[in-house]
Amino acid sequence: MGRSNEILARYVERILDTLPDGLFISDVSGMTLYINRMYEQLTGLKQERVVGKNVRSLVQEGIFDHILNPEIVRTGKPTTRVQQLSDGKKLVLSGFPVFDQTGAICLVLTFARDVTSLTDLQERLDGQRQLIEQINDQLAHMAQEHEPDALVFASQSMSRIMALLERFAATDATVLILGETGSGKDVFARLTHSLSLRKGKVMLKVDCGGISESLTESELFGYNPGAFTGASSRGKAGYFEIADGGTIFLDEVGELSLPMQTRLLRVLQDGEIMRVGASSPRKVNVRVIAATNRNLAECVEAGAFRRDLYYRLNVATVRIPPLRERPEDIPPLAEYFLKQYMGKYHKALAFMGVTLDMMATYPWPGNVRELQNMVHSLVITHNGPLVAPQDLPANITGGHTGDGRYYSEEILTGHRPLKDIMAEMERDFLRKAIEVHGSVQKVAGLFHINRSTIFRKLQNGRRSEE
Ligand SMILES: Nc1ncnc2c1ncn2[C@@H]1O[C@H](COP(=O)(O)OP(=O)(O)OP(=O)(O)O)[C@@H](O)[C@H]1O
Repeated sequence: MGRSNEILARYVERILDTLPDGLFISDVSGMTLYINRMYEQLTGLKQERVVGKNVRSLVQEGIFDHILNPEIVRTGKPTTRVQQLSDGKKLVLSGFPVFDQTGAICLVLTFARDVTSLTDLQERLDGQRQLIEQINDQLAHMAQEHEPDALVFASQSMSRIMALLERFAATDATVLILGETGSGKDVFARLTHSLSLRKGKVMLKVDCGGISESLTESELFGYNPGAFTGASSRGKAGYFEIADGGTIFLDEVGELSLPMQTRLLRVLQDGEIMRVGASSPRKVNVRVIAATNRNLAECVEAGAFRRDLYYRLNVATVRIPPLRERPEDIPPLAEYFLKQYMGKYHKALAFMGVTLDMMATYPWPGNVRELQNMVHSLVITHNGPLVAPQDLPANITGGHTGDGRYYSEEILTGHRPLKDIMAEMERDFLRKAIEVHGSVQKVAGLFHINRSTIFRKLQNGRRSEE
């Protein structure tokens, strides 16, 4: 044992020099006893410069900004700290007390590790995370690429739109789809892509209204390494690059800020994008389909939308009519959604003809989406099998309030024109008649009035009731 100690003692300094970490040994008074070679390398300090000096005076000389020795001597516990050297280098210091046989602290060992290697690792981890994020992004976009939903319509206006879109789809031109919320712009955008030559390629939907203002540019066009604080060291591709070769669907394009509109114009004009922080543009081959429920022409007049961009977008334009302008589509759509949700909830229901007629007279301000949601909740709440008009929500049936209302205080005091009151009575009568006879067709025949006139009268009423 004695011989072993002797050998170890002889070589202890060389042994400590093989450590991969820097080692600084001080005594309880703070006197520096030893530094190993790695410590010299890390700090640029030489043995002769520090050994024999008190750690406190090394702080006073500005060599260290933090020292562990006094704290460890005081607490008797290991501790860790980051040390900033005068040359800016950062070291992680881990200090440990060494106790003598009596249990008193005799030495403090401080290991120093250069954190640049950790920073490297962190960067590599960040890079990996970035890569995973990009792959996830792409997977999410691929998940959007499901087959377009079945398109249901019976109206002439919609078959004309279908024919128009088929023609547009083949041209690779920018397509602008206008229409109220829920009218089916999304469905038609997917359809346009699936009918185009790019159908095997990615179709990426970007909700321009949903992208936060500050991130819009980098999300759409990507960024180069170091473009901004928090940017990945590898940069990131934007939506236009991800969609390269395919189609990008800019939903709610009317919500884009003016600076973003300028950048979008550049893509449309030159087929080029500029990553944030880049000095030269990149070519992209992307077909743009844009949609909005805003009146873009009015936005141009109001200065909220660039005129030149509007002209660029307004090349192949379709306007999806709101559902109230194509009541013929309402029954087949309602039947389609009913079937869909019956399958989902394992229920068997059927609309009475009169119920469908009643639905066709409602103006559906939320369009197809509202109809879909209504049928959805009906399937959940109704036990069936037949869905009668009174099973529909009151806002759709018009909520029959009884005839007494015409003799109410409000009406009899005469603040409303007789024409309005008569129109309201007429509507109530027509609704009642449809309910009793079970079909608009029958009511039209019985009362010598056109079917379309019945629809018009009922819908006028909806508008004025709103
Ligand atoms: N002709 C149609 N046939 C079958 N389903 C349709 C039809 N039109 C719309 N839908 C369905 O109605 C819902 C609303 O349509 P969509 O999301 O396309 O509307 P939108 O005009 O894009 O709405 P928003 O302006 O709010 O984005 C969707 O679930 C869609 O599948």
